[in-house]
Amino acid sequence: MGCAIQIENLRKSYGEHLVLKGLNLRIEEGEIFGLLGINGAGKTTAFECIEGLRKYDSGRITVNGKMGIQLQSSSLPAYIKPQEAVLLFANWNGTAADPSILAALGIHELEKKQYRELSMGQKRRLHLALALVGNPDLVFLDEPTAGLDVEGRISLHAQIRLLKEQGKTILLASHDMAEVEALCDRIAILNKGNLAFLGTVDELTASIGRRYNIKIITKAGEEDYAAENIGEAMLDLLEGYKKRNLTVLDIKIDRGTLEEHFINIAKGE
Ligand SMILES: Nc1ncnc2c1ncn2[C@@H]1O[C@H](COP(=O)(O)OP(=O)(O)OP(=O)(O)O)[C@@H](O)[C@H]1O
Repeated sequence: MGCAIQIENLRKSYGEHLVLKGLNLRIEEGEIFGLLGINGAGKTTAFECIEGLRKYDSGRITVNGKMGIQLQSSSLPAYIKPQEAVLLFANWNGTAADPSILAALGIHELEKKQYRELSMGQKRRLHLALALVGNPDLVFLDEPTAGLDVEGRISLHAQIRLLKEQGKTILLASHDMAEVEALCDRIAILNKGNLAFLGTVDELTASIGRRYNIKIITKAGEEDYAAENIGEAMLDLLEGYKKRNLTVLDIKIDRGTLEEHFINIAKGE
């Protein structure tokens, strides 16, 4: 596997505000790489520096391959039809739009509509299609499923997996851990301009250990507990309730979400 993107010591500030404090990252060809961080962590800034859309103070960025970019928010003329937009972008790229991409994204179904009439999900699908028109090697997706309903997210996730199968490298900026867990081979978490974590989702989980949240309901009310070892914890808890002569009416157990762990790392706690 070759290197798709190499970032060395990237620094970027807006006036006095230093947003990226010497970022180092290597993204491999063919992987889905997630860049995570809370609002304002610098994900979009990092993307824009890599994409060549934003000047940076110092450092070095090497990109191997052609880029296709879906910006966090973008707009098209209100009256343009999806097919026309695709043709326009294909012309700019000097390529013919790949009909299989358009079919997979359902762009043909939208042929009678104008841009202003599209739903949020339809707009996102169209913007993804436009990012793919030039047949890029690297695809940048900045919060691609923000604001989409469950069906829209599932369908867009399937498209993103398909792009990986086609051998493309995908960079995804997100603060949605569930999305990242479902899609990404590796993730980086940005915190205050530095890398707080770099590795796979499994490594992230293993590094923190997953806790169980336990809620026990009795006539006297509800009590919450947290435990690493669910078996031992349940035996102890039930023994305790028995001793207190309290009848357990219900037990709810869930695993501490990756989201909670992510927030702890992303906020540096
Ligand atoms: N054009 C700009 N001028 C000045 N400050 C900016 C500019 N763009 C971003 N910033 C600031 O830089 C920091 C990082 O912003 P950025 O948009 O890169 O974060 P992000 O991680 O993508 O956030 P979000 O999840 O909200 O999209 C924020 O504090 C933001 O206010």
